[in-house]
Amino acid sequence: MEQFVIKGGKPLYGTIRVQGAKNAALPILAATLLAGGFHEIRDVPRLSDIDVMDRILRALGVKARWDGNRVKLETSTLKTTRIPEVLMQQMRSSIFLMGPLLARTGEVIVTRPGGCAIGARPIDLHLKGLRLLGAEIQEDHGHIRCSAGKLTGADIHLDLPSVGATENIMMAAVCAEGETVIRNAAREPEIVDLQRFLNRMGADVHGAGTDKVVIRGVRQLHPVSYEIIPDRIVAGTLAVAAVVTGGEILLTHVIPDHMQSTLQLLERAGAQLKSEGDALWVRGGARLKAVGDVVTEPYPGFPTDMQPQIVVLLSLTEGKSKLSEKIFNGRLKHVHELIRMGADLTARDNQVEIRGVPHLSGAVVEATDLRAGAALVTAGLAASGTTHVHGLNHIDRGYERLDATLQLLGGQIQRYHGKVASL
Ligand SMILES: CC(=O)N[C@H]1[C@@H](OP(=O)(O)OP(=O)(O)OC[C@H]2O[C@@H](n3ccc(=O)[nH]c3=O)[C@H](O)[C@@H]2O)O[C@H](CO)[C@@H](O)[C@@H]1O
Ligand SMILES: C=C(OP(=O)(O)O)C(=O)O
Repeated sequence: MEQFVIKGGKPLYGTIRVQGAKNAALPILAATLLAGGFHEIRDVPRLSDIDVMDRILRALGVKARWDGNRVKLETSTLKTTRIPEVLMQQMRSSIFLMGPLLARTGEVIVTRPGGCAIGARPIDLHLKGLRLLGAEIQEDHGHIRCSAGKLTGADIHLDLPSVGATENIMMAAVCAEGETVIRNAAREPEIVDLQRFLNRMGADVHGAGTDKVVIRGVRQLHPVSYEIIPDRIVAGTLAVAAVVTGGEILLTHVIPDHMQSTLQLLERAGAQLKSEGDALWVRGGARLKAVGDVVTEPYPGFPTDMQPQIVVLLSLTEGKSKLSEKIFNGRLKHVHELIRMGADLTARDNQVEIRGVPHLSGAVVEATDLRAGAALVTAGLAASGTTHVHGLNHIDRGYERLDATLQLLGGQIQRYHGKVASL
């Protein structure tokens, strides 16, 4: 089993170009299936979730050729609409194949998707949207068969603003007959990126970024060359790491506008920030201040994907804060691990009470999900002594060579296979 060994207490300094966004790349790679031909997608982060998407596309018959962060996909060779169960269960984003395959071929066979253990993650809204577009859905022994002779535009109200359901319905509806309206749609920047990608392919979608997305069905789409937006959560994670270590970093290839709620929170805690164009300068410094209540919300509110990292930062402030996780009902597993590192936290009913401490200390900890892992690495960088972070498979889902990135900033972090001599 792999682990990170981190010698903490060293401020991060330097410049990093932020990777492309996982949560934009995954639906866009799935959406390439909508048009047969040669696509080129650039700035795709090399992550294990992207590898799974690559394996699914290949299993469907797509030919993929990688060159660094660029992939060329030949999608006219599609040969099946059944996604292998073993791949389906490796990540949540396998569900993104449903909309495009249904739109292109009129059929898709999947199982329920896997993903990090951060709470119940049903797919009822995805299925509701596809049914309203005219799909017939049968579930039998865990297999979901979705078919439609013809998809027809519909008025779809989402009971809650699900990012994935908004995207899946957008992809299913681009070639449906007539107009589809998604109401109470999620507004995340990655949905705007998907809209831009679909429109480049010849679709007619507008409203992404608001709570009403309108899709007018078109007859045909064509393949394109496209660049993925920067990852606002990776940028936020690195910003928090700089602040808690008392360092100073420059992030390039960021869209600060996508990070407003995170940046406001960092400023309230006492970090110094400056943004210009696609660059963001971040400096930690004097003792950080508590910020009161933080609540995770759909965009543009404070993102759940930054919640564990912010718990680390708030653990190191002077005073008390309270964090409420409102998106997922099981996303506080890092709290127990942070307590082992000396944080003074009490978790109950998806809420954490945080009493700031002057410092954390190294411990052996386990990443139970992607952002919990990022938070533990961040804590390890700030802590005195040595931290061992296990469960790197979760971290590798979302961060492209996180150890190498942090080393470039002067972080003392090494990846080891197998056992390592004790602290
Ligand atoms: C690949 C990707 O983009 N992942 C992001 C996406 O996940 P994902 O798209 O899975 O998250 P959703 O926005 O769908 O989930 C939000 C809430 O809606 C619930 N829900 C969702 C779908 C459904 O059919 N029924 C239902 O009840 C979920 O359980 C959750 O409580 O948005 C999340 C919320 O910002 C982020 O944490 C993930 O990083
Ligand atoms: C929960 C996350 O991703 P996914 O939806 O892919 O599980 C995340 O990126 O933090």
